[in-house]
Amino acid sequence: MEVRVDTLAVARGGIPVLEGVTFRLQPGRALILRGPNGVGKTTLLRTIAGLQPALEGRVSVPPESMAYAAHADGLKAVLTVEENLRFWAAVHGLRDVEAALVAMDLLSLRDRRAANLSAGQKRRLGLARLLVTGRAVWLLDEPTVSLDVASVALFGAAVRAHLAGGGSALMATHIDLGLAEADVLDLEPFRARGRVAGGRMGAFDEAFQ
Ligand SMILES: Nc1ncnc2c1ncn2[C@@H]1O[C@H](COP(=O)(O)OP(=O)(O)OP(=O)(O)O)[C@@H](O)[C@H]1O
Repeated sequence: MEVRVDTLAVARGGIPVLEGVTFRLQPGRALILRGPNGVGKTTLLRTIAGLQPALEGRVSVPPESMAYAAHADGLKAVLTVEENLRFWAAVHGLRDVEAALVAMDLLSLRDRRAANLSAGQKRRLGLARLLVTGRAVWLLDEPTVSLDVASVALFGAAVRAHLAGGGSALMATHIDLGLAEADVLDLEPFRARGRVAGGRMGAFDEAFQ
């Protein structure tokens, strides 16, 4: 499924952050969002994921075709590693969690509660969650935070396998995952100028803090 984003304008806290964002992302490709801290990478990903409304423009892909890995890992602390994955697999109508456990090197941790994982292990589990969604378009916000070098390589391999299977990935990352299939989109030219968004948008944003 091709992702088409056209003249998208996004806001945070009622203030426009980016405008005119337009790109295409083909199956089998990755697009890396670049730009300094605060330029609006997270805001753009949240908007494309359908977690907040756009000020203008459109996204061609329905939210149910996308899997979003945010800063938080979204884990259930009292469930084990395997139970967490089984929960998410069930939500998405899938059964097999073994491949995800193997891909993110979680086999030896499968019976440990998520609460008792290290930060990097939690992140590995949070990313393994992507693999049990069966969704084509991955949206990744700084996916490699807390990961050591070996885990970054594992995750890079998981993304490559996803792309090879016809999926795509849109990601904000400062780390080079070594993806030959990746293009880069610099957000600097899309910085919004002036204009304050309506009150409704501001109130909506606050509800999501
Ligand atoms: N809760 C909030 N309320 C108001 N403004 C916010 C809020 N969170 C972030 N912002 C502002 O929105 C802008 C975009 O933030 P965003 O998190 O999308 O940037 P980013 O490019 O992802 O940054 P980073 O690289 O630091 O993660 C920033 O200028 C930031 O200060």
